[in-house]
Amino acid sequence: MRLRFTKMQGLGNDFAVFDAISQTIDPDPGWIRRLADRRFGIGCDQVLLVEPPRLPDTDFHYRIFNADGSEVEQCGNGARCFARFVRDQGMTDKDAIPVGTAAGAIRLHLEPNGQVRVDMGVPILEPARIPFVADQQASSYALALDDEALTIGAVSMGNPHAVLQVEDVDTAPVARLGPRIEIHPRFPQRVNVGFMQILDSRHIRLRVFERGAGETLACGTGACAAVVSGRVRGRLEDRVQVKLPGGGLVIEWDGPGKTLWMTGPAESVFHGEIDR
Ligand SMILES: N[C@@H](CCC[C@H](N)C(=O)O)C(=O)O
Repeated sequence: MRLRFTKMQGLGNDFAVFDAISQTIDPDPGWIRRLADRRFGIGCDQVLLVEPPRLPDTDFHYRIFNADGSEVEQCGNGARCFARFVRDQGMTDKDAIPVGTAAGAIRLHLEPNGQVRVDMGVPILEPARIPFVADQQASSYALALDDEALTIGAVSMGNPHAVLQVEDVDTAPVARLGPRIEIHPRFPQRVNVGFMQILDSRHIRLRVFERGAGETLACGTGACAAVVSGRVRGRLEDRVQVKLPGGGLVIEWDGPGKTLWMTGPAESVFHGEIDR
């Protein structure tokens, strides 16, 4: 069987995107790992599937798989690529597209300037819902890692994030701490790990070690979680520019209980077919 796909990227976070409405796709973890492999497959951080709607008042269902084969709840850069894909493939003519994910419904807006603006929903701060093991909700938590004592923020954007504040992202210990925090027992579903440098109350720099994919050039939900963490600690304002290694995002959030907006680019790189 031969399957059509589009290779896409949002700030260098790259995806293999499949129309699973006109094609029959059984996404078993071994197949996802082979697709994501940068030498033996297409090569990507995540695989995205466009499926028929499952939730009321949505037009599509959006499934996300990390390069390690695990299925996850949410992906911000992927959401923007999803919007561009369904429009470019003629699967919708709408500018505002309601989409279901494993974490609930989100709304994708194609802007006249080519950017995609996404209503990412209300960030989750309650530890049990992240999930994160803690006695009570706080704006920051002490996390013991072997002989190191770290301070983290914990946020879910549908998927779990730990956020560490660092002096300089260029020298942050992403490769050393990322994989160890990812599997910390206080995050029972593993966690994405963000390293945030606050430049001023409206500008941050960020690197993210992603659960199931390693460090990527950008993580959309990671950018959202970093801004939420910085804002609940009183360090950031309601509109923040986030500079990631692959480029910039704008995050807007009015505070706890409010929906969060993410705006940024999404591009197709090439179209192809792959044998299954
Ligand atoms: N790159 C993504 C997030 C993808 C999923 C993440 N690795 C997880 O396991 O939750 C983004 O742009 O948000």
